[in-house]
Amino acid sequence: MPTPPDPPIELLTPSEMGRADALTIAGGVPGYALMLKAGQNVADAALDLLRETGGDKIAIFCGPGNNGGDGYVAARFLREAGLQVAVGALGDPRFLRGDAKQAFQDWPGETRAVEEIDLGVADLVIDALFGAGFSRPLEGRALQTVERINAAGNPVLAVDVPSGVDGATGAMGSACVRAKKTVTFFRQKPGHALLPGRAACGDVLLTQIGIESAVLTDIAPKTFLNLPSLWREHLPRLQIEGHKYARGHLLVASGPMTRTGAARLAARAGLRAGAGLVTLVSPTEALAVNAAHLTAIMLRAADSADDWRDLLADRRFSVCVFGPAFGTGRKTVEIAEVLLAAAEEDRPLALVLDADALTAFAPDWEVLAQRIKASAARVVLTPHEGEFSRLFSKKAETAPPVSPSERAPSHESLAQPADFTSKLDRARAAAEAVGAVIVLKGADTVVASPDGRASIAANAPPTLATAGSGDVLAGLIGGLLAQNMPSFEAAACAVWLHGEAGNLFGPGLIAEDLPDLLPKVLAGLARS
Ligand SMILES: NC(=O)C1=CN([C@@H]2O[C@H](COP(=O)(O)OP(=O)(O)OC[C@H]3O[C@@H](n4cnc5c(N)ncnc54)[C@H](O)[C@@H]3O)[C@@H](O)[C@H]2O)[C@@H](O)CC1
Ligand SMILES: [K+]
Repeated sequence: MPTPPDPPIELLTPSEMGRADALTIAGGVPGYALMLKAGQNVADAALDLLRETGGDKIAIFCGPGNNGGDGYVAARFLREAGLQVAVGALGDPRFLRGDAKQAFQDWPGETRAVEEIDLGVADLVIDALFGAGFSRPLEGRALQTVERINAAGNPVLAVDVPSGVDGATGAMGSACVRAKKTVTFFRQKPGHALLPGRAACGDVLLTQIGIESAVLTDIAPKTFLNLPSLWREHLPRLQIEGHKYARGHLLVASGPMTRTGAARLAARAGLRAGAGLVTLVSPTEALAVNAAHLTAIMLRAADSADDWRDLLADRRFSVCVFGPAFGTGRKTVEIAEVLLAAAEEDRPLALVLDADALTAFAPDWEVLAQRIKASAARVVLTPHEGEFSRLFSKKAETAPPVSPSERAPSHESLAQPADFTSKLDRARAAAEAVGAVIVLKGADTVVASPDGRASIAANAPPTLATAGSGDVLAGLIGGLLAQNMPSFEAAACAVWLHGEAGNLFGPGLIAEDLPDLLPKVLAGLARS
């Protein structure tokens, strides 16, 4: 069976969405026509949900802006469809303006205060309190209403975004509605893909309301869902007349005797991703351990920065994954500097700096940035939140924004980074400041390019949070870079492949399983 095509991948911030709206209205479509279609789509989604759960009583909570307007329109359609609809307004609806005012006036039923809505009898709740215009943490009546909806536990359909979630960042302040489903319009927002917003949305249903895709030419969005249509056209293609050197020669640096596994995981992933040749570069003391575990992967010895300089004199080595379990001492910085210096105009070299290679520079990210900017190498950095915090903890004029809570990462801050600077913004700022592609890992991995583009992945299962999983990802990126895939696309593609491999395996996954799932994932990709 053919795989369905990707949904639209552009993610629009609320202000970009406002422009899409304004451009459409300027083109002759009345704003109220957009709202009518949005409300109709909400009503349709509500009817679908009720078919699943049963019942005919709907409580609709309408806020003071156009999100509330969508709620009044949906209320009218649902009442016309024969359902029992109770509408609660937050704020006096007589103060509504514009299209929302019109929608309220066209609602023929009664409107009560939110506190008067009996949730005990509702089969479905529609949350039309705040959408794209949500601008500050909930408090007072708004907060109480959201808490009451969550405590009641009815299935909730959210309009545009669950109230309390910031559509631009996925952050929530004091609280947010927990929805079963979220109906949104024209294009998704970053807040639908970034945590914790994504988790609050439930299933996201993207619907169309009469805004033409042509408005995107004007808006030029730079944030995308990480789906194959983002990078498919850059996927390496095997040539019949090709030889293995055409698919690149990937080096992976091994740690000392007791820490060699990470590099072997990365090396195997690189080979599975399609690198023509892979060589593990091992300290002499660990050669025997590595040799005992390797077959298709070759092995070379290097102990010092000078050894690495000699090794890199062979210009066929085109990519290096450096850092996993390597150690964080001075030698790590020296070798990273040798790698960065080895690239020249006529000697292309791509580097994936991961794990200890990042920590070794911390907190002097500016030193790393200088070396990268002076280098001809293509560079991808793959920090998880803890590594990112360590590397960028030092304040500087041009420092990427890192929140105080991240400077001393705790278990909580790793699980849920501070919300006042979004993961998207931090990855973007870091990519620009360092001049490298940044892969900020997690359940909503962001890949950011120095040119401003960014992708957000939503396909990673929680089983990927397992020892060695990041090493596999670094190897996948290396394998794709070896085949000359552009850096941003290679990193995004690797993140997606990694997620899909995790999904394919299911429970009980360990990192060793991931590389060997690649053939199946790649075959599925070729069919889609
Ligand atoms: N293309 C578009 O932009 C369309 C937008 N539509 C709807 O319009 C919505 C956006 O409408 P608005 O821009 O009016 O914004 P909202 O309706 O999301 O909210 C704005 C109102 O909420 C208040 N507010 C924001 N945060 C608050 C908080 N924490 N506590 C208390 N009050 C708060 C603001 O002061 C303002 O009165 C979208 O989410 C969508 O549902 C649709 O009608 C169709 C087309
Ligand atoms: K909402």
